[in-house]
Amino acid sequence: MELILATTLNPFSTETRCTATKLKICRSRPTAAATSCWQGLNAFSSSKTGLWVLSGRWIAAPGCVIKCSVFSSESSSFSTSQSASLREIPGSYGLPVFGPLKDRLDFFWFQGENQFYKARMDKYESTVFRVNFPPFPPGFPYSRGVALLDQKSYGVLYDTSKVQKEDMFTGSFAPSKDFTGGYRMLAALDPSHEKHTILKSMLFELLKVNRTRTIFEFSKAFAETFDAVERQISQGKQVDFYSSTQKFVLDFLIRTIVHRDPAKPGHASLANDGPSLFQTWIGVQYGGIAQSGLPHIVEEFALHNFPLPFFLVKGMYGRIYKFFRTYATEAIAVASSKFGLDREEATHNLIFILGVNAWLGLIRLFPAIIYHVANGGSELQGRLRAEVRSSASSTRAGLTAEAIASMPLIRSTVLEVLRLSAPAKYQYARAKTDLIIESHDAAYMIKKGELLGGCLHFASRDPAVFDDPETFVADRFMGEKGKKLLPNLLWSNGYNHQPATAVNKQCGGKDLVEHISCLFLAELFTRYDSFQIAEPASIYSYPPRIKFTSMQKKGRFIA
Ligand code: HEM
Ligand SMILES: CC/C=C\C[C@@H](/C=C/C=C\CCCCCCCC(=O)O)OO
Repeated sequence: MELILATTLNPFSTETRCTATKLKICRSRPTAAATSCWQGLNAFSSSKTGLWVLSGRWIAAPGCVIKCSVFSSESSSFSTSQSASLREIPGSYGLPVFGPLKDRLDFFWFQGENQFYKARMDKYESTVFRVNFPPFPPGFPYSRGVALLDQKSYGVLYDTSKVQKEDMFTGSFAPSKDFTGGYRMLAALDPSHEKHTILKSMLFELLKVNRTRTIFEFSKAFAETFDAVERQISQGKQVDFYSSTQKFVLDFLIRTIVHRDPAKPGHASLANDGPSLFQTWIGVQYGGIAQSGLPHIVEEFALHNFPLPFFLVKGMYGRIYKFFRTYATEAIAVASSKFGLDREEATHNLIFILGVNAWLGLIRLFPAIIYHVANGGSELQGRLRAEVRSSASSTRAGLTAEAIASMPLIRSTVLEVLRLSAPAKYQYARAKTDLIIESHDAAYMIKKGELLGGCLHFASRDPAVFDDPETFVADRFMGEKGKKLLPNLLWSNGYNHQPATAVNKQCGGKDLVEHISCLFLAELFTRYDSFQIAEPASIYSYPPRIKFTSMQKKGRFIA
């Protein structure tokens, strides 16, 4: 008997309680027009109430309609009618060697990453399709999988009861552990792994014990950065903000968590080499998918062909490690004494959390904030300025956490940037078992072990969810209407209305990111009335092209 799986009535729970009005067990394949439905293999009914409890999956003929009121295990009730339609996953991996090679040329040369997925979504008329993901051959293993480009199918990536996340940080290719002291990092651990819970709890503790430093260190690094920006502008220069952001963010993160200025003289000092040391260590480690800023042909042959060996950056990483091992004594002591972590493992994880998880995300986010706010022109900048100055003055204590929390337009603007320009564009996972995923208009069967890859550029622009999805709307996340959209904001590898925890894979810095991004805008409009950037600007190129040309300080024009 061919098993036809239609849909899991309530994909958010493994048990669906359903008072079904129309259920029949079919012993043979129903006719195409049949309205009879096959029920889940594990279904049973309670004769008293006629309540059908389905654990597992419905089995229904295509076109079958199951009408029932469904009580999810979250005890919310809703009425639904499921028109079960199971679709073959469209798309192709192409011929061996030639298929992935063609996709590599499309992805890195002829189409670019966004058009690569858009072209296939249009061709297959589906937001779910088979594709070769990067990195590509010859030196990287085949990365065949299923792309998820809509809000509905994306959720499976977060359901670690259905998917596994070990070594999924960047998809099918995981760099050698040589780059991280021989350890698998937190971000590469499945949440079922005990070490995942320990390391994530360590991070939460470090953020908690250092929370009183956050605003001070951020504001200090902000002031240093924009003093330098103003100096350069007054010399008639345009200021590349992506470049100045790198030192700004690294100084903030390391001063806050390590309690040491990276450039402070000392035998283990990073001097002013921090950004370049981290960029090189990361770029070599993730070369297969890296954007390096090197000439394209050089990047293709030097980085995208084969995984590069750790020895190329051993000396650089050695400097980073020595700095953390020498100066991050309090953080390492917390990891060791409170969480029983080996000091070596804690140090390598601390480097990765601050250098990859935190730094790499923030140095992409802040330029994106500047880009979108600059494009909002004087109208948006005027509204943001008014909100910041009225909130800060009302607390009289300046930019406190309470003042920041009372700036709804600032927060909505940050969330809208995170929607349109999510710095971590891709999330990957592998199916733990055969499972059903659903897009807005069909259900698909995923076989155990298959790679799933979500692309936020499209899921965050899902027209089924967002009005005017391509447009930057600073107010989008304000008020009750904006609150209802939070579950559709996916930048942190989870739903924005839900917290990161030690047992899920949601970004461990989620709250910090939103807080300091609001603080960034608040500092900006406390210090300046407005600012301008050079045209053409771009955040989709690498490096992002965001150059300050002029700033208007309170009553003073800097140009
Ligand atoms: C704009 C900045 C950031 C963005 C866009 C971002 C986004 C993400 C995403 C998408 C993931 C999931 C990766 C995956 O498993 O597929 C993640 C994981 C993680 N992030 Fe962030 N993040 C940012 C900043 C930070 C900061 C500031 C910290 C720490 C202070 C941080 C710590 C982590 C950690 C530890 C993980 C791994 C979580 C786990 O495996 O359970 N991130 N982040
Ligand atoms: C781009 C990093 C954004 C946020 C950091 C976040 C999650 C990241 C997930 C994958 C990024 C993998 C690193 C890719 C490096 C590419 C090298 C380059 O192009 O510079 O964790 O918080």
